[in-house]
Amino acid sequence: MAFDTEEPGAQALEKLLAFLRVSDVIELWHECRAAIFVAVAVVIIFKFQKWLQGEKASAETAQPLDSVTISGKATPEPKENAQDLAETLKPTLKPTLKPALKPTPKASSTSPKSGPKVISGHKKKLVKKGKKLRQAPAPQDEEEDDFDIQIYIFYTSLTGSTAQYAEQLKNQLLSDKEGIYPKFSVPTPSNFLPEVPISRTFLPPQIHNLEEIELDDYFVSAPSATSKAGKKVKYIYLVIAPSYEADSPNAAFLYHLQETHNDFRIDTAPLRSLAGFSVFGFGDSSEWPESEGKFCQDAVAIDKWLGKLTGGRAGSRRMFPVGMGDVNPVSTKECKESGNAIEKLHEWRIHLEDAMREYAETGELGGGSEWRAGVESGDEDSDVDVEEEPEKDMMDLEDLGGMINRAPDVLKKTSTSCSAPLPVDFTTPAGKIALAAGEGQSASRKDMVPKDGVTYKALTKQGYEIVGSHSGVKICRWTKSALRGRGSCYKFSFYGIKSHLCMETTPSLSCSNKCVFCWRHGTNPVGTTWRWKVDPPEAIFRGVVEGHYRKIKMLKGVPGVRADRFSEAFRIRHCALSLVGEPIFYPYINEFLALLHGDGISSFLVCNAQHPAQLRALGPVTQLYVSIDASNKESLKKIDRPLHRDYWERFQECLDILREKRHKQRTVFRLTLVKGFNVEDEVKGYADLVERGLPCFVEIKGVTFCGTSSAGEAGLTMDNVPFYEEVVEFVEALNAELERRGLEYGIGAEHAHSCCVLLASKRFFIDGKWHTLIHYERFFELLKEGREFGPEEYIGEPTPEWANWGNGGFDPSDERVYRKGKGPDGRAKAKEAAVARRMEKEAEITVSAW
Ligand SMILES: Cc1cc2nc3c(=O)[nH]c(=O)nc-3n(C[C@H](O)[C@H](O)[C@H](O)COP(=O)(O)O)c2cc1C
Ligand code: SF4
Repeated sequence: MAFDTEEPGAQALEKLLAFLRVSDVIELWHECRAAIFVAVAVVIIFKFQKWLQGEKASAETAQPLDSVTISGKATPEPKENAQDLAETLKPTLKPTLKPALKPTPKASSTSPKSGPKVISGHKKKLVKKGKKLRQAPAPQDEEEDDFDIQIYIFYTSLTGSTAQYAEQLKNQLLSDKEGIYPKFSVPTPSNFLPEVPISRTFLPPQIHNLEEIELDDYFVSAPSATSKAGKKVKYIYLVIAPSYEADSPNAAFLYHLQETHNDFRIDTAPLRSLAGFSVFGFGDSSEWPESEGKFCQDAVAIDKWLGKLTGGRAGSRRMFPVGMGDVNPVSTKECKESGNAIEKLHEWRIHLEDAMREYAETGELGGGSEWRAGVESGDEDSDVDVEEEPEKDMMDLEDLGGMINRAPDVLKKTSTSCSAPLPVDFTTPAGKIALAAGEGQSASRKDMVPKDGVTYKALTKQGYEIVGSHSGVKICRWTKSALRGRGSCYKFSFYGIKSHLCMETTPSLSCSNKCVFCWRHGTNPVGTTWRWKVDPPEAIFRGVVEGHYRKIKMLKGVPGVRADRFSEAFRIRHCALSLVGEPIFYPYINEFLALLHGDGISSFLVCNAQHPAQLRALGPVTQLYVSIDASNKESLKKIDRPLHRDYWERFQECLDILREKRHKQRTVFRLTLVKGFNVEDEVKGYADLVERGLPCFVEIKGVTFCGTSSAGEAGLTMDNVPFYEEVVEFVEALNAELERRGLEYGIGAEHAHSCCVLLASKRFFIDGKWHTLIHYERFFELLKEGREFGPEEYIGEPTPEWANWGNGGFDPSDERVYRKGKGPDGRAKAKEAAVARRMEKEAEITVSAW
C-alpha cells in the first residue's frame, strides 16, 4: 500500500495507524499460523468427540422400559445465566431440589451451544443448609457416583391379596412415566464445577416372596453387584406386608431382622449401604384398631427394624415413612380420612417415586430428618438412650463411690441415709443371702434387672428373655443353624453337643469384668459383690426352660427349619451357662446345677476366673471352663478390664483350683485370641498358664467382632479378628511349646467354621485315637451313684474322623451354606485385603523407624 504524506492531519494519522495494524497482523500471522492451525484442529476433534458421546448417550436413554436411565439429557436450550437456569428447572424438578439450584452471585453465564442437546454431567449433590457447594469430586468419587439402581420388592401374604398388590406395584413402577422416570434435564451452571459423565439406570425391579428367599442373602448384609454396564449397583428395598395378630410369615422375618441387629457377630447396622428402603403395610382397622396399636403393626415393626439395620436414628436409609392401607375401614368417615388400601398404596408410591428420583439425581436421600429418625414408626430413638446413657443400676460400686465423693454435700448426706442396700459381699463367711421368696430377705434389696429399667429394655431388645430378677435365656445363632440343618457349633465336633438341643442361659446377668470383646453392648450390670435380691433356683430353672421353648416356637416359620429337628428341640439336653454375666456369682448355683442334671441336662459352665471362693465351692458340672483372655497381668487388665483390684491374684488362684479339680471333672481353658491384644509374643505366657492349671482341654478361638461402642472405645476393629490360618499358626506354636516342656498335649479336633481348635490332654488319646466326646448318660448315672468320680469315667465315642485335625470339623451330614461373598472366595479376598493392609502398616512403621 502507498503511503501519502501529503494528506492532512487526522486523516493521515488514521491511515498510518491502519497500516501499522494490518502489517502487525500480517507479521503475526506469518509467525504464528502453524500454531493456530494445530489449535483449530484440536478444537474440531474435541467437539466431534463430544458430539459422538452425546449421540451414544441419547441412544442408551431410548431403551425399552425394562431399564430406565437418568442421564442428564437437556430438553430445553441452555439459558444465558443462572437465573434462567433455575427457570428452566422449574417445570421438571420438585420443590425439594430448588434450594440447591438457586442462582448464586458466583454463577456466570453458559454460552449457548449448537449441536446435540446433551449435558454430559449431573446435578451436584444437594447441599445441606449452611454448607458450601461441594467441589469437583476426586476421581474415586466419580466412580462411586456412577452407579445403577436395583429395586427389590419384598412381600409376605397369607391369603394372597398382598401378593397381588406387590405385583401391581412392580408393574406400576415400570409403567408410570409420570412417576419415577421423568424426562429430566440438568443444565450445568458453572458454579457446579466440571461435571462427571454419569447416567444412573433403574434396573428392572425384582419381586421376592419373603417366605421363599434366603433371608441371610438379603438381610444380613446388603447385596453387592456390578451391573451389565460394569457399574456398581445400589439397592432400594421396598417391603409390602399385611399384619397378622397370629402366626404368619412376618414373625420369622421380624425375628430375623431383630436377630441380625442384635447378633454380636454382626455389625448392628449391616444394611447401611442400601440406597434406601420403605415399607407399606396392609391391615384391617375395624378389628385391629390403631388406638390399640394393632393396625398395620407388623409393617410398623418391619420399618423400625430396617431403620435400625440401616443406621438407626437420623442415620437410617428410610426413603419414605411407612405407608398403611386399610382393607376394611370401619365407617365412611374413616374411609374418607384414611382412604382405601389401593389409594393409600398409590399415594405412597408417588411419594416414594419422588424420593427415588431425587436419589438417582443427587445420590443422596431427600426428605426430612424425621423420616430418617423413624419418628412415625418406631422407637429407634430409644436405642440411643439405651446405648448412650449409663443406667444407675449398671454402675459398679467403684463408679458409685466416685460419684458420691464428687457429689455436693447435701447429696452425700442423703446417700448415707438412703434406703439403697449397702453392698454385701456374698462371698463372706456370713453365708448365703436369703432367697427372694419370703425367706426374710432384706426389703431394701433391689432387683438386679428391674422390669422398668433401661437394662431390662436393652437386654430384651438384644433378644434375651429376662427370667425373674437376675437370670436370662437367649436362643443362640447355632441353635437356629442346627434347626435348619446347616451345622452345629464347635461343641458338636469336639464334644457331641447338638446345637438344637442346647439352651444358653445364665442365672446371673451381672459380671465383674468389662471385657473389650463382650457382645453384651455394655448393657449388663457389673459389680464385685452380689447386692441384689436372690431368686430361688427352681423358679429360675422353670423360667429359663419355658423361655427357651417359647423362643424355639418362634423359629417355626423360619425358612428351611427341619421338622425332625424342630420337634427334637423341645427336649433340652444341654445347657451352656455362658451367656452373659458370671454364673457362679449366683449364690445358689449348685442347687441350680442339680436341677439341670436331675432333668438329664448336661452343664457346661464358663467362669471368668475372678471368684476363687465360689469356684472352689462349685459342685460337679459336666465340663468346667475358665476364660483365659490373656497370658500376663498387663494384657489381662487391658482385655478384661476387671473390677477387682487383685484380679491377677484371683486369676492365678482360680488356675490352681482348676488344677486340683482336673481329676474330678473335665476342665477347660478357653482362650479367645484378639490380634494386637493377646496373641503376639504370648505363646510362652500361655504355656506357663497351661503348665500351672493342667486343664483337660484348651479351646483356642479367634475373637468375633461385635461392633459395639465399647469395642470401639477399646480400639477393637475387624483388624483384631484373626483369620483361621492365624489361629492355626498360634495353636501349632503353643502345641510345640507344650511338647518342648514335656507336657502331654496334642491337637485333638478343629472347627474351622467357627475359627476354633482344640488342644487336648493325652489322657483323652486312647488306642491311637482322640476321645474328646462325652458320654452324657454315663455322667448322669455317675452323679446318681453319689460317689466321687473322674473325667475318664464318662468319656464318649472317639472324636469323629471329620472333626480330626486337618479335616475341618464340619459335620458332613449338614449342609454348609456360605452367605453371598462369604464363601472360601470371599474369605480369600478378605484375607488378601488384610494382608495388604498389614503390609502397608508395616511399611509405614519401617518408614517412620528410618
Ligand atoms: C387372623 C388375622 C389376623 C389379623 N391381624 C391383623 C392385625 O393385627 N393388624 C391389622 O392391621 N390387620 C390384621 N389383619 C388383617 C390383614 O392384615 C388383612 O386382611 C390383609 O389384607 C391380609 O393380607 P394377605 O391377603 O396378603 O394375607 C388380620 C387378619 C387375619 C385374618
Ligand atoms: S454351646 Fe453355646 S454356641 Fe453351642 S449351641 Fe450351645 S449355646 Fe450355642
